[in-house]
Amino acid sequence: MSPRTTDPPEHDPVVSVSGLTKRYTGETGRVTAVDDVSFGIQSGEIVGLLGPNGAGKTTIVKTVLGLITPTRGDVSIHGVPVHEARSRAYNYVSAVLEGARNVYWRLSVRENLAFFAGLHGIDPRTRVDRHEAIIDTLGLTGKADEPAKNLSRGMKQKVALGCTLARETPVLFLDEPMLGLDVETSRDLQTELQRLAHEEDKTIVITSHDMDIIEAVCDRVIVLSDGDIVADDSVDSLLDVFQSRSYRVQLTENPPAHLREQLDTRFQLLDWRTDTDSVEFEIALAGSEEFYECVDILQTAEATIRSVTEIEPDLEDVFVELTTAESVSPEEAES
Ligand SMILES: Nc1ncnc2c1ncn2[C@@H]1O[C@H](COP(=O)(O)OP(=O)(O)OP(=O)(O)O)[C@@H](O)[C@H]1O
Repeated sequence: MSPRTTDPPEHDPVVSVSGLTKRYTGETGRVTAVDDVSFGIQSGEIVGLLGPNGAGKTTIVKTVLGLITPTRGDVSIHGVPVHEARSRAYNYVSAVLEGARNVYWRLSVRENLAFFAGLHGIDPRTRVDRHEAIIDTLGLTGKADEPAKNLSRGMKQKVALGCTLARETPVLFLDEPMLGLDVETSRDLQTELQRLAHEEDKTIVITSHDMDIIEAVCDRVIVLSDGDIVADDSVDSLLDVFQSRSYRVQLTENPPAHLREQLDTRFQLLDWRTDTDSVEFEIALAGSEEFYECVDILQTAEATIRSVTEIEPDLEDVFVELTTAESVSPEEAES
């Protein structure tokens, strides 16, 4: 587990979601978008909210931000119940949501940051260095005095992020924050988000479909599927749980024809490639017993093994396992 998720109970979560349910009535009847979901996020955590399309991520984020009224359940930010005291809760949270690029077109980049800091009761004259650092991190130094309306789409997105950072709220919700950013800016922003969380104790929730970014930036991930949480753990633990479940096996000669079918019937054969005089396949094996059984089958078939390599999973593999119908739960995978 991440050290942040094992904080003692007296450390109340900064974001607290309890028994959250949201049902929509659509054209095709009632849809349960979020089904009795609970989680808490501690100060200084960076949490990735993941799930396939329609899993309920946007509904959760918008409900936590008070933009959607839940059917049932409670949400609080910094102890303030969002749906009873929305404007008070807004003192603690900023968000950059998809499509919402709330910057002032006529103001320059610098003026936008100063303006949004001022809106939040911060005297921008006391934050000049900080704003310059944000502008630098976002790669906007050369455009700092340019009106936002003259910037490219990606740059406008950066300004929106900059304005959010300038508000200096303890909690940030960022929807696909790296989408459309060039590689260098994306890396700088990832480093900055980690610094904000780990040095300034900001709490950051990121939704993204980009697993590499989530794996690189987040301490913890909450994986949703069909409105339910299917995993909530540190990135490291999730990778550990799914460790060594797949192997790449090379055979030096073509084995008997029945071997492929035999392996496919008994195990989960992920890939099979035949060359003129060799075969390479990938296979999922749950635990050492299955591993030895597979080796036995190969030996009985008189296949000559050239190599067996464990395939290191990445977060994307874990995500696919967790959110596909035949998936194995983390508990099952651990056993
Ligand atoms: N306003 C609405 N009316 C009816 N159904 C809705 C509404 N908004 C969302 N839904 C449904 O609720 C479910 C969850 O949607 P939601 O937008 O929260 O998913 P998501 O995880 O954010 O998906 P995506 O990754 O595609 O953005 C989906 O089945 C969706 O069709």
